[in-house]
Amino acid sequence: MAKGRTEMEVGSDGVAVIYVANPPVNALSIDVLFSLKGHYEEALRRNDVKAIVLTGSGRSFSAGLDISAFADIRKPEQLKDHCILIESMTDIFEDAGKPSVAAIDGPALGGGLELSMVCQARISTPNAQLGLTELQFGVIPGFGGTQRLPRLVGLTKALEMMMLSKPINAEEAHELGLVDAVVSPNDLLNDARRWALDICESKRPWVRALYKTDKLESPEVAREILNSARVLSRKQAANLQHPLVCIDAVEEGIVSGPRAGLRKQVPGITDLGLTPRKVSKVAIVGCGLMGSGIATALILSHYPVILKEVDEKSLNAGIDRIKENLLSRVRKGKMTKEKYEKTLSLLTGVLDYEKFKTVDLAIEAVVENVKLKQQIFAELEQHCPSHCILATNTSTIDLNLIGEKTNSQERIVGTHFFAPAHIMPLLEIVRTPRASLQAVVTLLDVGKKIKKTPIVVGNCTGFAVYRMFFPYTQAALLLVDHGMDVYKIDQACTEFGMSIGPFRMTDLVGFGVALATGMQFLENFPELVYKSMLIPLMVEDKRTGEASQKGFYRYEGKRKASPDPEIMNYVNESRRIAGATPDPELLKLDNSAIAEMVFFPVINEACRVLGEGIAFKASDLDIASIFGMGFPPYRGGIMHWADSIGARRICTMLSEWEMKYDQFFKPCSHLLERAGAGLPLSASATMMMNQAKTKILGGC
Ligand SMILES: C[C@@H](O)CC(=O)SCCNC(=O)CCNC(=O)[C@H](O)C(C)(C)COP(=O)(O)OP(=O)(O)OC[C@H]1O[C@@H](n2cnc3c(N)ncnc32)[C@H](O)[C@@H]1OP(=O)(O)O
Repeated sequence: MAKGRTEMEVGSDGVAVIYVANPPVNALSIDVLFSLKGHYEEALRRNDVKAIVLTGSGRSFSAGLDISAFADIRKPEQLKDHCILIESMTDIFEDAGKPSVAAIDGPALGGGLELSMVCQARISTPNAQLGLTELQFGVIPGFGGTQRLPRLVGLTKALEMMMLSKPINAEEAHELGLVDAVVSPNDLLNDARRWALDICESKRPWVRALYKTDKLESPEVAREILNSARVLSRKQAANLQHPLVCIDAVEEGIVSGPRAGLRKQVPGITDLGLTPRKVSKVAIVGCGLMGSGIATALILSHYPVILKEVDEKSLNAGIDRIKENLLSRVRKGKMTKEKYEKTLSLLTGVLDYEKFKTVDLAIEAVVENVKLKQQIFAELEQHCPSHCILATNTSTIDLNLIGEKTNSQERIVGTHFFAPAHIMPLLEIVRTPRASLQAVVTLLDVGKKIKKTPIVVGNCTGFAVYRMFFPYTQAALLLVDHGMDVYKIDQACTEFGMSIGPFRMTDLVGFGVALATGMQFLENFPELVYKSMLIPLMVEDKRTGEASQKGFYRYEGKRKASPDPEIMNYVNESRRIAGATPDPELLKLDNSAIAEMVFFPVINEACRVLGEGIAFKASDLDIASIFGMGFPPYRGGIMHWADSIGARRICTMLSEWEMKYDQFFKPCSHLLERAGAGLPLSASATMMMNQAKTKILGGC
């Protein structure tokens, strides 16, 4: 028998009012939480809903998690449901495409207050009581309160409220900024509806508490406040651990970012207790080189695939590519003819979205055109089931931009494959703060099932691999401007262990891709780009790489590359424009020293990617460097190799080159901090802080 539920009414004003209904105090039972999730998702899907108001039936907003279920929560299987719902609070509610406002009358305590803080605003009556009172029950706020309350009322007040389990009244809450307005009970619902519509119409700010920083003290001051809270907690209840765990969760959010803090409450992505959803059928939009490769990888792992193109000609060309990918395996004896037929039978070519109604994952793999991708995602949202994950294979475009014309940001994820997609092992799973962890866990499962090595990365231009390796070619171009020979640099990099050097690689991918990627990086990271004119000068003369038979090398026949003395005309002009004079010191360098000048900037960018949270672990960057860019495996990956050299030396050399040549070599803060602390580059911010504390406290 269900224990409580939620009810929803959609008004003619386009506001959906969701009531928590579990008398007498609207405790948040599992039934209530799942019902709430369902109503929220319905409100987000409905075209007649512009905004949402969340309130409690009767004279209570919510007294928080159903404490009568607490005994069950200590059983692991119960925790899983709560974990899924905790992730929903953030991913579906706070980051949804429609604003929600909490209308609070009576108690909003524990998870009840946490629920209200997930909304973009809070309106309350003078009768409201607001507090995070969990510690009195021996648990910590588990629905994000450790992250949102400090960002709404400041760290000191938030810790006081949590440590003492002490609610505050509406007036104080309004003064602190925890509620946005205090109104009479008769006006509460209408004022909350109006407020929600005002956010919709940009008349009021769209605030996500999780990402507010204006109330947070500086890390140094915060550290003092947190340590004082620890000292007080130990004095008041020396034997209790959960207050200290609560303080740790608050600190993790301040040091490593609110999502890390949320995970501290509920650690990890894969150990969240989330289980991957079953993916029975996949759709792919676009079957050019990438789309056909992705389709090949999927049908080889027995996934039925719906392949869509714009016309018969393009569709047949794509299917022919897939046939050729499979026939190549038959020719090599890796696949029998029968297996070939059976695998190909999993593929269905279409020219419309009719068959998309039954897919669980849709992957867009069209050209890097923002408007086209936005249109496709709007169509996918319309034709795919509401649970279907909507993925893009983009290699540089911001996922938030791609999903801009949808209300489905929580299920939009990047699946960045590397050409040829059915062969290259790396798969970057790109998540935005809005992407649901459930979608990520499901994609990790699919990635493994199609025999990829998936890594989860954040959303930025180039994601992890291209972002990390962008300086590879940039450094090489800078060295050429300062007098070094193109072919010597390539030779130094192949001796280092790369299969091809930066210039041969640029010929291979083509100068058009190099320039387009360069423009993306120049637009997003202008201070990190070395602006060389060498490639644009060669493009002007129709030298565009291997495809035009002339690039940095000359090509006779199939892929035979020979040095081309003609390029010196372009090199000299590039040096003139750069105003760079050849440096005799550079010409004395041996291949090992040249490789360091090319790869230390790659390490530096890898540290930025780690420091910004685009990659969650240094080991992910090792995998990405080996499987995505061919970094020599025997060196263990870019970060492993860097730690074998030591952050201090890398920093010293980069600083020297920055002074001597260009700010392109400027060491980033992540690298500087670890060099200064003598820690490995994989050291987390908490390790940094603990080491600093040990130094301050004299090693106690
Ligand atoms: C998600 C995580 O962060 C974890 C949490 O949310 S932990 C829960 C935090 N919540 C609280 O600390 C609130 C505890 N409740 C109260 O402070 C008071 O009950 C009240 C202020 C909400 C109401 O007080 P009052 O009007 O005096 O009524 P009673 O205290 O007698 O309570 C009436 C009945 O409701 C039951 N009840 C109260 N809170 C909860 C709850 N969270 N879950 C389940 N049931 C709750 C209470 O036991 C009374 O029931 P009874 O059968 O009538 O005894």
